[in-house]
This record gives sequence, structure tokens and C-alpha cells, in this order.
Amino acid sequence: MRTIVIGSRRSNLALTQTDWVINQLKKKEVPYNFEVKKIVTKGDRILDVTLSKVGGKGLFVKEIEQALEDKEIDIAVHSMKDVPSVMPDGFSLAAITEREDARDAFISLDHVKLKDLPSGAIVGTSSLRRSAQLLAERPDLEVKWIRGNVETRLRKLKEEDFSAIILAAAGLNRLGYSEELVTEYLEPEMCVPAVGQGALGLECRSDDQEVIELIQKLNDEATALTVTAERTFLHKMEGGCQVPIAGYATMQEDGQVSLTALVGSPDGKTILKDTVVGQDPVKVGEEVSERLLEKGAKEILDKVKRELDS
Ligand SMILES: NCc1[nH]cc(CCC(=O)O)c1CC(=O)O
Repeated sequence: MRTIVIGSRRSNLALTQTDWVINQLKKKEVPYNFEVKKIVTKGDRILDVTLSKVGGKGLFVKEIEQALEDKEIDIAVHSMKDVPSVMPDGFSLAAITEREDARDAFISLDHVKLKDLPSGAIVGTSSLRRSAQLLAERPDLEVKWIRGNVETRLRKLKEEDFSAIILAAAGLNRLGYSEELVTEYLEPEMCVPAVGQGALGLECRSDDQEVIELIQKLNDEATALTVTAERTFLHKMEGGCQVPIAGYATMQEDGQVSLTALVGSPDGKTILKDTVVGQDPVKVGEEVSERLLEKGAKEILDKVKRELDS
């Protein structure tokens, strides 16, 4: 019986996601043994620098792809949010799993809601997407960068001067935190989630047909289509997670994909947002990107990139 080795980052969230994938595969009663191999990525090592300044997306993925290429591992489990919009040659994203809660979760001390935070209160996030949308809603708040894994950020909320932090609901759910931890879920109408947020991507070598067939068993059609629309948009904007870009698509009852996309300035003063509905997820992603570009998205993104470079 072939042993399939699954590569995972060593954070609790990554290991939990990997275990979830193995359990889902075992439920399909497939004739394989599974083994987990932990991989330390550059993104895990540089925790003291703002994520956006060290190259954001791709940071977590590169070392894992090297391990795939070297056949140290057969499958890599990624948060789709961290996967660059184009796969390098030789690698396939053979499955996208059913999406967990895509929303962002607002967690504050004493459960004070976002609208009730006092002026000047400090909210921790290291995402320009969250910062833009938070400050658009509450320009009187202060955003302070916070880094580290989910556990570290929750600890910093208690120990440092943050009044609140924002984390992905999906990660909290997967780690088994109770909903009581969350003060409020930020609905996509107010805070558009990151492209791919809440979905897992299963990557393997493009020539490993056996593994492709195996992991396709976990592909969720609706999630794959909606995430495709989001990633097409992201690709057209040439964006990674280091820019204030958001995209969230849902599958309507009539089978059409509805994609809401956003580009904003990190201070939240400019927010461009549009929704496109259609049958073909690629066309939907392309059309919404064209609309935002017409409204001036490129100028906003170029300005952010110049500021990050300086
Ligand atoms: N950037 C880190 C990261 N990548 C994926 C998740 C959460 C899980 C998900 O979106 O699937 C997180 C943590 C967070 O944003 O709170």
C-alpha cells in the first residue's frame, strides 16, 4: 500500500487542516496510508516584520513546493487565501475543499462591538484589506500591525494595548474555538473577505495522476467555481495579500456565481466596490476587475506598492 506524505506548516492551524484532509480522505475508504511531514517556511521564520513588506503571498508556499518537487511530500494542504493566483509549472491545485465560514471575526476585550469601540481604540490586524474596510466604517479608530499565528494574536489581545483584533472565522472554527470567543462576525456586506478565505487547496505534482485522482474526491464544485471567480479577479488585479484587495463569491440558487470585489486605500478613505453575477466564473472575475480598473483601482494599488517599497 502506497504511503502518501502530506506536507504541512507546523502551526496548529496548518496541522489541524492537514488532519482534517486526512480524515476526509480516510472516509472515502481509499487504499493508502497517510503520513504528515512538517515544513518550516520563510513566512513562519520572519514573524517580526510586517507581512506585506516581506512579500506576502507566496511566502508560505515556496518551500512546500520545493518539497513536492523533491518528492519529500506528495500533497500540500494550503489555505487558499495564501496561494498565489497562478500555479507554477509542474504543480496542480487538484482540489478545492468545501468552504468553511468565509467571514472575518471581530474579537474585542469585554465583547465591545465594533460600533461601540471608543474613538482612538486600537485594533490589531496585519491585513491591508481588513484595515481599509475597518477604517472605512470607523475612521476614528487606530489600526496597529499584529503578527503571529492565531494563538499568539489572541494572547497579544490580552497582553498588549489592543482593544480588538480581527481573525478569519474559518481558522477559529477549525481550531475548535467556541463561537463565544467572537464578539461579532463581520458580514461580507461590511467587510468583504479575502480571496479564497475559508477554503483549502490541495496541491500535488502535475504528473502524479494517482494522487490527482485521490484528492479530487475532496473537490467541492461550488467552492471551486466561486474561488475561481475570486482568483481570476485577483490575478487580473495583479494582487497578493499585501494589497488591499478583497473578493467574495457565492453560488446562487439559479447556479450563477455572484462576485463582490473591492479595492481600497489602506486608510479606508477610498473604497471601490462592485458586484457581478454570471454563469462563467472566469468571465465574472474578469468583468469585475475591468469595472474596478475603470473606477481607478490601478492608481490606488500603485500608490500602495510605492509606499511599501519606500
Ligand atoms: N494569513 C494567515 C491565514 N491564512 C488562512 C487563515 C485562516 C483560515 C482561512 O482563511 O482559511 C489565516 C489566519 C487569519 O487570517 O486569521
